[in-house]
Amino acid sequence: MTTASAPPATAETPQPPAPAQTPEPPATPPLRVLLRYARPHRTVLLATLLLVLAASAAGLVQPLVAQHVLDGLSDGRGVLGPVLLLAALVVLGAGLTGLQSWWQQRTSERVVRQIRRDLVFRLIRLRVPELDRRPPGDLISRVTSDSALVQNAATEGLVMVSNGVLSILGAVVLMGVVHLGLLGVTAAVLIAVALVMVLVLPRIREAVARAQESVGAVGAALDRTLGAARTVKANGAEGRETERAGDAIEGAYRAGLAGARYVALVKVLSGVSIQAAFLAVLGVGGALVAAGSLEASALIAFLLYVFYLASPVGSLVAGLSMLQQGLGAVGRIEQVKHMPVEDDVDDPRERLAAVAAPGAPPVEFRDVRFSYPGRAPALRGISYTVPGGTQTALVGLSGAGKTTMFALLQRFHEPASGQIRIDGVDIATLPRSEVRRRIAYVEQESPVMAGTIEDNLRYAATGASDEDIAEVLRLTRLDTLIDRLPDGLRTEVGNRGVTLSGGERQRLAIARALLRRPEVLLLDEATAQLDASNERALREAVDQAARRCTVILIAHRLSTVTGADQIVVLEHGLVRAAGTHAELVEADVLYRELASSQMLVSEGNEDIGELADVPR
Ligand SMILES: Nc1ncnc2c1ncn2[C@@H]1O[C@H](COP(=O)(O)OP(=O)(O)OP(=O)(O)O)[C@@H](O)[C@H]1O
Repeated sequence: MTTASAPPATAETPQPPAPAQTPEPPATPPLRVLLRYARPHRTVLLATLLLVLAASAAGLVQPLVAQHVLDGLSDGRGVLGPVLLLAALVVLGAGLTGLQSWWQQRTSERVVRQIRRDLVFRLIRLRVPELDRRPPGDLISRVTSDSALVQNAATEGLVMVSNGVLSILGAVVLMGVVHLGLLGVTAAVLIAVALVMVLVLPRIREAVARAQESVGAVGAALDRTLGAARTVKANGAEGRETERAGDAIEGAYRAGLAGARYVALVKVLSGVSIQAAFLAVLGVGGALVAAGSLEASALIAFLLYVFYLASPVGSLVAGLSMLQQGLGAVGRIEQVKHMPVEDDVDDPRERLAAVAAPGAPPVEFRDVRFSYPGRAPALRGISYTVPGGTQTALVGLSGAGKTTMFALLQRFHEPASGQIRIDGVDIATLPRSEVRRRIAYVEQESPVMAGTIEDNLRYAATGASDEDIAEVLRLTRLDTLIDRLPDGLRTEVGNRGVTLSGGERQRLAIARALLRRPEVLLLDEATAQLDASNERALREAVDQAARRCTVILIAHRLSTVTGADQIVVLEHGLVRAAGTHAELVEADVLYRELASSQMLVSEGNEDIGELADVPR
């Protein structure tokens, strides 16, 4: 059985299911995407950069002032002024560093907040076929894990790179002032090393992208396992599931190690570049001094600058590594931005339980055809009408297309051809929010969400009054259950409502649906056998619902539908027969077989004459 809440890919996206581990390349270059995240914070990031520069300037001045203090002490001069200045510089330097750290962290938190908000906004609106082919755990890891990598790259990484570049430029200017020739030697060494880095840095990005895909696979494996925890335990499959998650964890580990190796290599290169530049300058400069064309003091000054370069080069390299890590994760975030979403689902109307009785419109299927990608047609030209305010039951063997019809009615998928009309209007012409506002849907499996009973009831009718709630509880015979529970409406129902019985879950879902006062109620009856009292309560709840709206019910037990106004018998994606229970027992062989196998027809009726005029 496939539930309509989780159907597969549609005709809209005819591609075969693609593993989420192979993201398509993002349309926008990753660096541009990264800068886009940073852009709204550019003023603060610039201020942060200035603070970094000011703090290092304050640090640079300190040795000079300290020297002044020492000179003053040895000369017996007053040193109060320089000491105060030194103390002020120390406090200023520390204060600027603290301020810079706070601004940077705050900005990075804001960046990740925005990324996560954007992602959640889109993920919740993803089209059903897209949701069906992506493991939820992988999608979740994009919000939790990938966003964190981008967060650091878009703030700290950018500031470090800018700081490194500016400081290197400043040093280069001063080195040029000291000696242009030696600057040329330094530049030649640095450029050679930079070229090697250009080759290595993208490897970091690739390794991070691989690691993040593995992290997504860990999420997907865990989601699969925890989502079916009882099945896993019942089948003693803990070991196999641990292994499955372990493979993904191992993948993340290996990719992480590869990334770490490249980061280490880049660090080695940056250290070596400074040493190499130092030796080259020493060699060339020493020769120049020996030849008398360069002052020894100029060579010493130049060498000091070469050493000074170590810090900004280190900052540049660390910043570039961080940027590469962010760029490795950007792809998976951008991929979500390119997944198709439903852009007509946001309904600004306040969710109140309707006061006036709603209409109960007719629902009509007109020659509806639909295929899941790569599969034989699921619906092969379905036509029938559910008169307004009546109760219609869909019956048929497994796979006949009943759940698919519910999915199309709610526009989870679009028909390949034909029309579905509510109140004479083709639902394809209405926004999804409008279609879904008029319909309430009670799923077969897990129709209840984690939270309290009250949360579940108010889920789609936040403004419902206590009287409204009492009424729907009474209609669904849940009032006695609530009275027995110590916490009443505040009782937690557990993950997917596991603390309630199957029948109670369905009735709670029907109560929630009734509270919304829908025009059309779709009910996928639980297949699990219900005890007699639960089944009676469920049937009464459906009958009550049918007084207020048009009800379409997928029935797995014919006993629940014998009183329906109309029963539609489906077979292989076609309507085979339609009528009341009594008419169908007379006229349709399949229905009669179904009915007799479920002991609704006495043995004596089994050989009712051959089927004559069954619509096909
Ligand atoms: N997600 C999917 N991807 C591909 N084929 C699907 C998908 N869901 C259903 N189908 C196929 O479409 C056909 C109709 O399925 P559907 O779930 O609508 O049947 P059903 O009448 O509701 O069956 P059941 O009574 O067992 O729930 C079946 O052949 C089924 O295998």
